[in-house]
Amino acid sequence: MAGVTGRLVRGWCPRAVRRLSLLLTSILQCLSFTFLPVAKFTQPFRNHFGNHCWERRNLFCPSSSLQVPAQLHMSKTAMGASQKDFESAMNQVKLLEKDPGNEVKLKLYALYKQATEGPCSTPKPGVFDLINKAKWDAWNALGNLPKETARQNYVDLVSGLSSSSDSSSQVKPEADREQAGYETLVMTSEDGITKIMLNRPTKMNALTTQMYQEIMLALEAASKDDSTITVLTGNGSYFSSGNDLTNFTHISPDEIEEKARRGAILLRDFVGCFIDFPKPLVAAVNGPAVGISVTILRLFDLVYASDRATFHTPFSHLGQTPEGCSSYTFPKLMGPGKAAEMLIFGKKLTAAEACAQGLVTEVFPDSTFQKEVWTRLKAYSKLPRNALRISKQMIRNHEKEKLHATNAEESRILQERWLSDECMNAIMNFLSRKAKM
Ligand SMILES: CCCCCCCCCCC/C=C/C(=O)SCCNC(=O)CCNC(=O)[C@H](O)C(C)(C)COP(=O)(O)OP(=O)(O)OC[C@H]1O[C@@H](n2cnc3c(N)ncnc32)[C@H](O)[C@@H]1OP(=O)(O)O
Repeated sequence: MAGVTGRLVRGWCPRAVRRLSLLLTSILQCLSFTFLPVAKFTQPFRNHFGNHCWERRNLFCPSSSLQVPAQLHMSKTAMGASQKDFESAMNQVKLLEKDPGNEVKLKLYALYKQATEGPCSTPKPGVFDLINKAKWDAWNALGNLPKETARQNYVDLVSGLSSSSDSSSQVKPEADREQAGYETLVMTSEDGITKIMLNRPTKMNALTTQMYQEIMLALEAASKDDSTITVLTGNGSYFSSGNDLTNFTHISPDEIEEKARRGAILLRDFVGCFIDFPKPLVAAVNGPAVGISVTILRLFDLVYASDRATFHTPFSHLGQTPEGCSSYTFPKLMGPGKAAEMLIFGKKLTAAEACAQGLVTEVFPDSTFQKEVWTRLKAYSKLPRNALRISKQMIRNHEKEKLHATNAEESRILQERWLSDECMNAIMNFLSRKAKM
C-alpha cells in the first residue's frame, strides 16, 4: 500500500486516480451493453448477405491485448475494382463457408452501403436499437469516402476473406499462400506492391497496442517478401486518429509505471521498424491523420495525400510530447518555427499546407486519389527492385543513428509524461466526452 501511495504521490494525483477509476467503471458498465450474446446480431446480416453457415459471435470483440494473430493471409487484391469485380465480390460473400465475425460483417455492410448509396444520410437509430445503430455507426464512420473507393475496399476485404476460407480446401500458388494472421489490418500483395491497410474504420483506425504489434509483424513480413514497394494506408474515412486513447484505460494505479515502461518499449520498437525498413515505403494518406500517424510520415519515402487529409499533432493538448522522431525530422524539414506550430501548439495542417512544408510529396483530389496513386505506384513497382532498395538505404543511412537516438529519447520522455496529471486529465476529458454522449 505504501508503495502504491508513494507512486501516486510521485506520479498521479490520488483524487484524479479515483475520478478516473469511477469514470472507467461507468464506461465499462455502458460498454457491457455491447458485449451482448449474439443470436440477435447475426440474423440481420444474413438477410443482407444470404443464408450462410456462420457461427454466432459477439458483435464487438475486446481486442486490445498483445496477442500475436491466429491466422493471416496475403491475398491478391483488386486495386481499381470495377462494377463487375464488385458484383462478383458480392456473390463470393454468399459462398463464404466460415463466419467472418460480426466486426467484418459490419465492415462489409458499411462498404456495401457506401458503394451503392454513398455517404450515410439516414437518421441515426435510437440507442436501444442496437443492431441498426451498430450498422448505422459503421456506415456513418465512412464519412465522405467516395463510392469507388468503398467498392474497391469491399472487393479487397472479400478477396482476403475468400482466400482465407479457400485455404483449407485448395493448394494455392506460392505467391498466394497463407502466411500468418492479422485482426486489425488487411495485408495484400499484387503487382510487386504489398499493401498494409489499417482496418478499424469505425474507430478512425486508432492504434491499439495489438495494432502496433501487427503493423510491426506486417512490416517484417513485407521487408522479406518479393514485392518492390510497401504501402501503408487506412480503411474508411481516416488514415488514422493516432494512438488509441483507450490504451491508457483498464490500468490500476499500481500497474501504471510498468505499463508506461512497456508502452515506451513498444513505441521505440514500432518507430524503429520504420527507421530500419529496407524497401521503398509509401504512405497513401486517404483521410485525416492524427498524432503518431503524422509524425512517422517523415520516415516514409513518399507520402501521397488525398485533398481531404489533414495533419494534426495535438501532443500538448494531451499533456504529451512529440514522437516518431518528429522532434528532429520536423524542424529539419520545415524549420523550427513551423515545426513548433505543429508539435508544440498543435496547429492542424491541410494537405496543401503539409505539401508546402515538405511533409507530403503530392496531393490528389479525393475523387481520383485511389486511382491515381495506384497507377503511379504500379509503374514505380516495375523499376529495378535492387536499385530502388539500395538508393533508399543510401539516403536513409546518413541519419539512421541520429534517428534511433531521437526515437529512444522521445520514448523515454513520453514514458514520464504518461505518468503526469496533465496527461491523465487530458485522456479523462476525451473519455468523459464519450461517456456523456
Ligand atoms: C500507459 C501507457 C501505455 C500506452 C502505450 C502506447 C504506446 C504508443 C504511444 C504512441 C504515442 C502516440 C501519440 C498520439 O498518437 S497522440 C494522438 C492521439 N489521438 C487523438 O487525440 C485523437 C482522439 N480522437 C479524436 O479527437 C476524434 O475521435 C477524431 C477527431 C479523430 C474524430 O472525431 P469524430 O467526431 O469525427 O469521430 P468520433 O470521435 O465519434 O470517433 C468515432 C469513434 O472512434 C473513436 N476514436 C477515434 N479516435 C480515437 C482514439 N485516438 N482513441 C480512442 N478512440 C478513438 C471514438 O471514441 C469513437 O468511438 P465510439 O463510436 O465508440 O464513441
